[in-house]
Formats: sequence, structure tokens, C-alpha cells
Amino acid sequence: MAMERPVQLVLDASLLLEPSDPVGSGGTDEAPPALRRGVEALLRRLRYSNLGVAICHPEEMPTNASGFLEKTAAIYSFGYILLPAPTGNHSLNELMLEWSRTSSCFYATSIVDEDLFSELQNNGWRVIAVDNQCGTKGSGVVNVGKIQELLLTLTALIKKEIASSSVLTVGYAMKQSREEDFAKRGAFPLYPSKNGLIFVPLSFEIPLASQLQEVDIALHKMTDEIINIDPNCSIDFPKGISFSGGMSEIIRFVEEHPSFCIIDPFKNISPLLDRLQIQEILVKLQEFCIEGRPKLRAPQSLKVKNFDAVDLQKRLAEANLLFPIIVKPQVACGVSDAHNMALVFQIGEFSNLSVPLPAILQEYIDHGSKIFKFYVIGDKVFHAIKNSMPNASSLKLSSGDEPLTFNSLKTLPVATKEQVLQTRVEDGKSLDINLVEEAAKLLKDSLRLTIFGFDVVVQEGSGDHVIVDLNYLPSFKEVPDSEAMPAFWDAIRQSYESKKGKMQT
Ligand SMILES: O=P(O)(O)O[C@@H]1[C@@H](O)[C@H](OP(=O)(O)O)[C@@H](OP(=O)(O)O)[C@@H](O)[C@H]1OP(=O)(O)O
Ligand SMILES: Nc1ncnc2c1ncn2[C@@H]1O[C@H](COP(=O)(O)OP(=O)(O)O)[C@@H](O)[C@H]1O
Ligand SMILES: [Mg+2]
Ligand SMILES: [Mg+2]
Repeated sequence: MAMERPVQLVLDASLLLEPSDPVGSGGTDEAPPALRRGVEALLRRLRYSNLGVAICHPEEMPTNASGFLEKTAAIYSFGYILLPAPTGNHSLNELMLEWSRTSSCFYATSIVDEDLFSELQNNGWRVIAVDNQCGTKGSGVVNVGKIQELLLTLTALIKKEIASSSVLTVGYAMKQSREEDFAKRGAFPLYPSKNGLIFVPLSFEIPLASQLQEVDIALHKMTDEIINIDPNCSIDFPKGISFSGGMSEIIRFVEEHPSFCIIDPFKNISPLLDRLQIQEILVKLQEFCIEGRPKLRAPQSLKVKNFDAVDLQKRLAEANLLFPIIVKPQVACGVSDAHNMALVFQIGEFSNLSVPLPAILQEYIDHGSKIFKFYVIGDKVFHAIKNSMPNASSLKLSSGDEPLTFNSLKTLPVATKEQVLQTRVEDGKSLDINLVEEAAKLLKDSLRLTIFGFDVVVQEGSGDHVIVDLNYLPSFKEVPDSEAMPAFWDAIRQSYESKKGKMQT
């Protein structure tokens, strides 16, 4: 994808500031300048958009407002330009003229100024008027009803400028913290990525259907939009799950448009919400093993609906599940207590155990406090080594006769420095990388997911490679951006092309 001309976006003060007294009234009772509703979200997205962005305002703006805008520009590392006072021959700011020569330029504003508009358009700028009362029909100005529609309109205009049929627009929906993590890595350029993808956030404040009609692909982490999961019914999308309004609109749109490319289909993600279904997937993988290579397997597991000791003792024996046992909620993600776990050393410790039910009991694998996090991103497999929980014996010391309860995302009892040092370097029991990479490809074929992660621990003694977790769309933070981002973009395009390929057959 040849990089086209850079894109320059200039945001007029009228678009950004709460309309207070008319500009220049200098009235003393003016409220302090503030950003209009929806502007902070717009600026946050533009910051990592790979577009050139500048804030502009008329020279004669009162200093408290211009100072506020200058500070705002600095916070988001945007440019900051003053529009010359309207003299006879409107002369654009020098910089804007310079940009006209080198870039595709867009001017977004909320006030109509016919002279300025025609001056801009004579210099090749596209003007976008946002939610201004008086329409500006026919003057080549693009009208946008609400500020939440601005980015989608901008991507449509950019795509037209580039006029290359291979450019695809990806609308994305995920929780803000995850979006920020990805955006900071450059994952969501509003300007085509190397392989021709343009990313735009889907707004849950305006109807989703009209937005989805404008994009080629929707990328989502549906587990960020789960309101609750019925723990007593086996999860089988959409059964047992209730979603936010916006996510429900996306789900409905996809049902009504079977050829639309959703990454990933909800039914394909659904098993990863349930640690029992994850276990079943991993047990199937056990059939894959290569002579003379370490065994790749799932932990011995057992689902329980309660922790009543009598019944439990029998069931543990039947499942030949020995202590120590790690106890996890059957619901794997999407709800706040999906990561509340416990390490239990004896049957008595199950009484009043605070792990949500139904629960999955798993053999605890001594793995020298080292975990291998594998990330499958399209047809690429990456892995990172992270500090993990130490061998059970050292955890038992610190927990007396109590179970060790923790939250796996927040308070995982990882090994202390001295515990890591104590761990004998298991000779020959290290990771068999290509065994796991082979398994990763099989997993990808059976899961039919574009991006997923799974955790492998190597059991001390046996050297068994035990897969203890499987996640949909993790953050793969440990993979360098230079490798992770191109893989991320390729994965999305591959999924799109294979979906379109299937539609044709
Ligand atoms: O279990 P892991 O490997 O730590 O992966 C987690 C996991 O994907 C988790 O998602 P979820 O299970 O809550 O859906 C992610 O947390 P949030 O969704 O709360 O952000 C983590 O980002 C994942 O960690 P990692 O990115 O290191 O794989
Ligand atoms: N069966 C197991 N044996 C030993 N350690 C485990 C086992 N299962 C999980 N762990 C440890 O607990 C951590 C959290 O468990 P995991 O299933 O990944 O929970 P989550 O899905 O919340 O991330 C793992 O990263 C690993 O360090
Ligand atoms: Mg995990
Ligand atoms: Mg997980």
C-alpha cells in the first residue's frame, strides 16, 4: 500500500468549545472555557490517529479561551494556529497554505463562514460543518449532524481521496482502557495502515446500524459489553448472556447482514466465556501429540455446582484429582468476579470458599513460577515469558490451613524474587516451542478466531506442557509493536478476505 499524501485536519474553536457569549464580547461573566460534550473522546482518538491535527481560532479570541485552546493543543500534541482577522482578502494562515500543497486537508467547524469556506475550498480544502444550525447546502461543505459522526465522515472522505479499492474501514468497539492500550501502540490509524486499513471507533451514542453500513469490518471485544452472565445456564451465545444496548445493536445488525465481516463471530467467541468449554476444547487438543516430544495437555479438571465436602470427596476421587487444587469460576470473563480464584490444599478448605459457583477445579501444576503466554494473531504465533505462581509447596507455607484466595488479574500470588531464584533450572524441561506453535495452529483452526491468547506451563518432573488458560483478544502487550501491529493488521485483512472468499463459494 503506497503511502498516499498525509492528511491534515484543522479543528476550529467553534467545534471544540462550549458556545458561551459570542466570541470577542469579552463579557466578564463568561463561564470558564470548556470542551463541548463528545469533544474529549474525539481528541483522544485523533491523538493516536496518525493524522496531522491542529486547533485553530480567530486571532481576536479572548485570552482565557485562546489560552485554554493552546493548553488543549499541547496536551494532545496537536498544532495550534491563529486565523488572521477577516480583512478584505481573507488570507489563510501561512501554515495552512503550506499544507494545501502537500497534504489532503480537512477543516472541521461549527460556525458557517462563507468567505473562509470558499477561501479554503479554493485551496483544495474539504470543509466539514458539524451540527451547525444553518445548513450550508450546495457549497461543497460536508454537513455532519453530531460530533460523534465526525470521525466516520472523515474516514469516508479520506477513503474517497485515496480512491484505492483495497482500502478497508474497520469500525471497532471495546472498553476505553483497552482501546487506549491499542491506540497508544498505533493500532488504530485513521489513515491507512501499511496494508490499507483505516480504523474508526464505533460510537454507542448514535445508532450503530448506520455506522456499520459505512464500514467494511467491525472489530469488537464483546466481553467488554456484557452486562451479566447467567451462571446457571451453560453459555451458548446468545443464551445466558445479556449485553449493553450498543453491543445488542451490533449483534442484531450482524444477524440481519450475514455477509458483513464481524471479527470475530459471536458464536466463535462464546466458548471462551466458559472454562468448562475451554477445558473441552483443550482436551480435544490432547489427541495431538508427537512421538518423543513432551505431552501437550489440559489440566485434570472437574466442574462443581457447590463445595459440599462429602459429595466433593467422592467426585475428586472419581476424577482422580489430587490436592493442591486451583479453583476458578466457570465463567471465564466478562463479569467482575470471573478472575476470583483460590488455591486449595485440603478438603476442609472448601468450606465457605469465596470462588463464584459453578466452579472448575483443576490440578495445580508445579511449573517453577514461569508461564509462557502464547498469542495467535492471524497466521502468526508470538509468545512471552511472564512470572507466574510458584510451586504449591512454597505457597502452602504462606497460607497455613487457609485456602489461598486471589484475583488472577490483580493479585495473582506470583513468585517472589527469592522463590524465583530457588527454582531449580529444570534441565531439558524447557518449553518445546514448535510443539506449542503446531498446537496453536490447530487451536486456531478449531476456534476460528482471528486473535486469541493461551497460557502454557511446563510441569516440573514430567515436562508436560499444560495449557491452563485461553483468552479472546488479549492485549499481547509483551509483543513489540513493530511486530505486533503489522501482524494485527494482516490478521484483520486475512479474516476479511477469507470471509469474502467463503461468501463467493
Ligand atoms: O488471562 P491472561 O492471559 O492474563 O489474559 C488476560 C485476559 O485476556 C483478560 O481478558 P478477560 O479474560 O478479562 O476478557 C484481559 O483483561 P481485561 O479484559 O480485563 O483487560 C487481559 O488483558 C489479558 O491479559 P494479557 O493481555 O496479558 O493476555
Ligand atoms: N492449573 C494450573 N496450575 C498452575 N497454575 C495455574 C493453573 N491455572 C492457572 N494457573 C496460574 O494462575 C494464573 C491465572 O489463571 P488463568 O486460568 O489464566 O486465569 P485468567 O483467565 O483469569 O487469566 C495463570 O496465569 C497461572 O499463573
Ligand atoms: Mg490467564
Ligand atoms: Mg483468561
